[in-house]
Amino acid sequence: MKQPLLIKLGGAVLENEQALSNLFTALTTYLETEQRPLLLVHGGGVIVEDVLNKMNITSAKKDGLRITPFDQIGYVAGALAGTSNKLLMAKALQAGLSAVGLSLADGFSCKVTQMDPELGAVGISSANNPDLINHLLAGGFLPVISSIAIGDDARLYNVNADQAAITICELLNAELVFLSDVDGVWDAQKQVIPELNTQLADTLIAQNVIQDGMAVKVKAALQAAEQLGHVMLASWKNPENLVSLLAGQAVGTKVIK
Ligand SMILES: Nc1ncnc2c1ncn2[C@@H]1O[C@H](COP(=O)(O)OP(=O)(O)O)[C@@H](O)[C@H]1O
Ligand SMILES: CC(=O)N[C@@H](CCC(=O)OP(=O)(O)O)C(=O)O
Repeated sequence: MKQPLLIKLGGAVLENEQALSNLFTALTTYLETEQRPLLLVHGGGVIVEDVLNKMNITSAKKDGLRITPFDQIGYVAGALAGTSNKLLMAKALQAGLSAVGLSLADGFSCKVTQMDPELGAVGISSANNPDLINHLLAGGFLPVISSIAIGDDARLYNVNADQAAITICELLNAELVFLSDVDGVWDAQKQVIPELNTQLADTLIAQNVIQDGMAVKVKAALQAAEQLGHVMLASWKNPENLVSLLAGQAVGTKVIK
């Protein structure tokens, strides 16, 4: 089997019907020419916000990670493993892709432990058993994976979707592309940085030029680049760029170790 391609989709795409359709059209075309195993790991922070707002719950983040009290995990799991996952499934199926909706727990794919008691039901995931996902890929299915996990304590955990993506990437040794709502990582002048290494990333994070969710994403990308050599970060707003991006052309930000 060829090296799988893992695309991590930021949740904001779920609020952009046209971008989502364009993305799945581009992916279908890519798969027709490349015939390569493909899987998606997705976020859905915007859907979580929406659900919590409707419940009159104000949600806070610490260092880009959502503080998730255990009595809110049901809403968060519903928003991520439910609504977000099924909205993406719907688009994938509509595009003719044989999608299968999963979470990190299915088939014991990933393990999770509590990250920090202050964050509540926030988990840190680790790779465990690739068999289920490999079976699906070998069968020509498209796994669509949410970042909800189940701990050894049988509790549900909310894992940041960028961190979930690198765990799945480690599990399968997949090539990794992060697609977000921005065209790459910006410098202080909001220009896309073509190539980002650990040293530059540390400096820009310390200067708050890279912050919030992007700081979490860049740290995850650097961790994955340790194993993979590089990780690409681009926008889901230009899915037609995906082919050039995968061919190594200058699109978005290339994160190297
Ligand atoms: N230096 C930066 N470059 C680009 N985006 C940044 C930067 N610092 C902070 N951001 C913010 O990070 C957001 C992307 O992170 P996040 O919302 O977590 O994405 P996703 O939902 O795709 O995982 C951007 O929309 C932007 O507002
Ligand atoms: C712990 C934590 O922060 N979990 C995230 C999971 C979803 C996510 O990461 O979504 P995006 O990729 O769309 O940002 C959250 O609750 O928002």
